[in-house]
Amino acid sequence: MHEITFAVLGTGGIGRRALEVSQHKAALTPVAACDRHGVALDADGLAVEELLAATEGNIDSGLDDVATDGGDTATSGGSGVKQHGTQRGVVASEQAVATDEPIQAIIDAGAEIDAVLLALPNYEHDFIPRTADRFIEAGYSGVLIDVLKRSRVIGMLEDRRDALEDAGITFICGAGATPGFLTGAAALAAHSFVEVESVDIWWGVGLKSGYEDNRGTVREDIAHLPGYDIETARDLADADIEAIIDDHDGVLEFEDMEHADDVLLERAGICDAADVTVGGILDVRSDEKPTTTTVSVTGRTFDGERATNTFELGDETSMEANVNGPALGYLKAGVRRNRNGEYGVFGPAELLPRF
Ligand SMILES: NC(=O)c1ccc[n+]([C@@H]2O[C@H](COP(=O)([O-])OP(=O)(O)OC[C@H]3O[C@@H](n4cnc5c(N)ncnc54)[C@H](O)[C@@H]3O)[C@@H](O)[C@H]2O)c1
Repeated sequence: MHEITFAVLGTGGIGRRALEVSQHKAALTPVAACDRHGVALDADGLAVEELLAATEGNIDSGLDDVATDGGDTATSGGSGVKQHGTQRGVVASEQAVATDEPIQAIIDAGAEIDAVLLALPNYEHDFIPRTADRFIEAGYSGVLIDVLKRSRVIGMLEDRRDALEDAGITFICGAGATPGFLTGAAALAAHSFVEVESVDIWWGVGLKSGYEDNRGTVREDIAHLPGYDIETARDLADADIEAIIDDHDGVLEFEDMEHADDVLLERAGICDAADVTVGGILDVRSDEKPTTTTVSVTGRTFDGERATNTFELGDETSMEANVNGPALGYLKAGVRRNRNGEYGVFGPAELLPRF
């Protein structure tokens, strides 16, 4: 495959690891990365080690200015920044410059970029769709790929299908672990069957690095707890988040989550969204998974048998590995489609054998 240049929007817990994992994948050159307050651009390829070292223990979670407008401030909420040293986030890298318009800087360099991975927090459901609008309006034609979680956002992207097609953009949505990797696993497992009864996704994540290094992930997961939603979770102070974690002794359990695996499997014709359930356990104080991540697909074969196919992740595999390996794999699949002139919106299950 020809070399692929790509950008990462958001260099938090996920985005930093995307840059790192890309060094282990063939044909991927990161040429741009930004966070809330800075951007690094180099058409010849970023020096990933320097950028990772500069942002180690120094993630700018962009939480200091609360979202009110449609611009780059849209993912803010809360109050904290994890900072060691005088510069916070990407700006601490010698390759970066400070800017209030980091996403715009990457849009402006779009002609040099084959694919853009959106590893941004989603404290507003339409933030990713609105970011897509900005790329469309600027005449970008390449791949956009996100690792968003919520089912309702897929419809917002679907509403933009025509505009994405006209622009020549291939948008890959929900391409992290769940949705993403596990949606793809379910889609493959379904192929034993002519009729799928249920898909049950049960995930376990151990995050010893805790809330500080994974602010977007943990805050958005808290929005799934009873009594919370994305608005209330967005407005929690960091101390409130720490208190919720303390109340649960570091272990948060989730049931019936709004994860887009459901609509993505329905879009691919595998089952009804209502037949998909997602839940899991997050341990913020241990790297060991509190439970094994398992996908169970129950269905009926053409010759009348009823069975359950299961797919398990090794307990040693980290959340970062299971988000970024698939995300970069789907990114490459997206670039192949884009170069073949296939534009529009694609979910992970649509990039596999069709049901
Ligand atoms: N699908 C999955 O399996 C999966 C798994 C884990 C995380 N995620 C998602 O990944 C996303 C990122 O999570 P995280 O833990 O890395 O978050 P984080 O808070 O650690 O990092 C977010 C990054 O985005 C940057 N940012 C925020 N607003 C910005 C803006 N307006 N412009 C430019 N940069 C901006 C921040 O500066 C920071 O670098 C979350 O939405 C999370 O839900 C998905």
